[in-house]
Amino acid sequence: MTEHINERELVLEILLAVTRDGEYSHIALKNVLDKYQYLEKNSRAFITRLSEGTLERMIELDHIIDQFSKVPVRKQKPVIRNILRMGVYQLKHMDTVPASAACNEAVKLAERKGFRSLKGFVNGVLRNISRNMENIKMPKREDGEIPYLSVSYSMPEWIVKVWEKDYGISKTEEMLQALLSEPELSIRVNEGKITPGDLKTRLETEGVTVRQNETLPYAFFISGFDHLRALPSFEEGLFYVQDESSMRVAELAQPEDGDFVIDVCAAPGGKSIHIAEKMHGTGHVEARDLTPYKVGLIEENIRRCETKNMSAVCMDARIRDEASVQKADIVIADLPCSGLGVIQKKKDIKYKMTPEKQKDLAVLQREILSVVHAYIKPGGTLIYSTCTINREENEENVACFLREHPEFSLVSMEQILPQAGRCDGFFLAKLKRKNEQKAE
Ligand SMILES: C[S@@+](CC[C@H](N)C(=O)[O-])C[C@H]1O[C@@H](n2cnc3c(N)ncnc32)[C@H](O)[C@@H]1O
Repeated sequence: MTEHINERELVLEILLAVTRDGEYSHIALKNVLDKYQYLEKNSRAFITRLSEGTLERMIELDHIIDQFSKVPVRKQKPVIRNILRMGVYQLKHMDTVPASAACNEAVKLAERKGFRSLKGFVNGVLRNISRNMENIKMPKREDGEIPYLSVSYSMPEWIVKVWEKDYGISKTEEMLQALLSEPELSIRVNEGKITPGDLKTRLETEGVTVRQNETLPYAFFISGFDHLRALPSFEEGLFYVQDESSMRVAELAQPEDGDFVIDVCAAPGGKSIHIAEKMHGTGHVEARDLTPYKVGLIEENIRRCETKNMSAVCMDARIRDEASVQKADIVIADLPCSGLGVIQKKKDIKYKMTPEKQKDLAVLQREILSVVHAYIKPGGTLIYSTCTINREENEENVACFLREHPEFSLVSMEQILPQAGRCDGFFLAKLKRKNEQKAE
């Protein structure tokens, strides 16, 4: 049938793409799984678990390797440090893998990758760790909460510090725990095409395990299938993969039939499609994004879900669009953000974000809000949302906007913290433009 595929070699490919070449982890994993679609379900599960787990626990793994290696992780060659990381992950976190297999396969992989001379080094470090698993020194809480939490939960110290300042130590630790738990795949029923009951039956006939979301009647958690694109119900657009917290945007916006809605940063389009569905095929949602590629993603979803009352437009949200001034009943500003609420799904975000990038994003968010609020009619609604949990990008931006725009009032504001396995960390604010109005 096919050539023999070495699963660990594919994991190494993913780790190098992410840590050396700057690829996003979910994309690197998807690329490999798409390329080797014919792999058995258990091989795909092994590749997913080992690559995601290694990325997720990288700070802890590096801390362990540094105790047993003369060459610190940061000075090792990328191939070697990633072989060691995945080796230690198997030793520490995968009970189903015998220690001998984790060590032997790492050594063979180093040789296959052209590092014959480092076989002994890889072997020595991993076997030493394996023998001393019970004696590994971890930072002690009493020596400092921040380094303790950072290593124990593999979260960069600067993020732990920001959360500690915003939420205190005990909430921060709860968050860190939740972000390491296994996420469930959440879906929203395309009610324009099928009822929740019929979709449940349909999915079950396709071999999928379906669990009702307790708060939203049109949402389920699904599991037990191999890959999404192989499900006919997905290809037919009967559902959309979307987190519960993202579904709250349309719930909060409360669109009415016939409304005109502008979503200024819409790709790949999940929230726009949900709002269009809630308007029962009436009115219109204009879903904008910055690049033709992103607009293409929205168009693909419009086609798959057969959404009639929606269009995708290429537009830079930082540039004022005169034609839209005071035209929209609702503006959705689900803006680019540091994404720290979705670390459970995008394992590498925490390493790629920096305090400087986060500050730049907060400035960009304020810039976009200062432009797009003008599109809202008197009495109309602005929804500002992010998938992050930093006050600077969330509450502080809302406060700044309200100071600069007294013609708006705050209806509600909610910071959703990531709760184990249920939903992403997310922020939503609803603002209303007052009815009496000066010209813009
Ligand atoms: C958080 S995502 C939006 C997710 C989307 N609302 C959904 O539910 O599928 C932010 C989006 O903002 C877009 N973006 C970034 N800068 C932009 C700009 N200046 N103008 C318009 N869109 C922009 C990004 O391309 C990205 O797709």
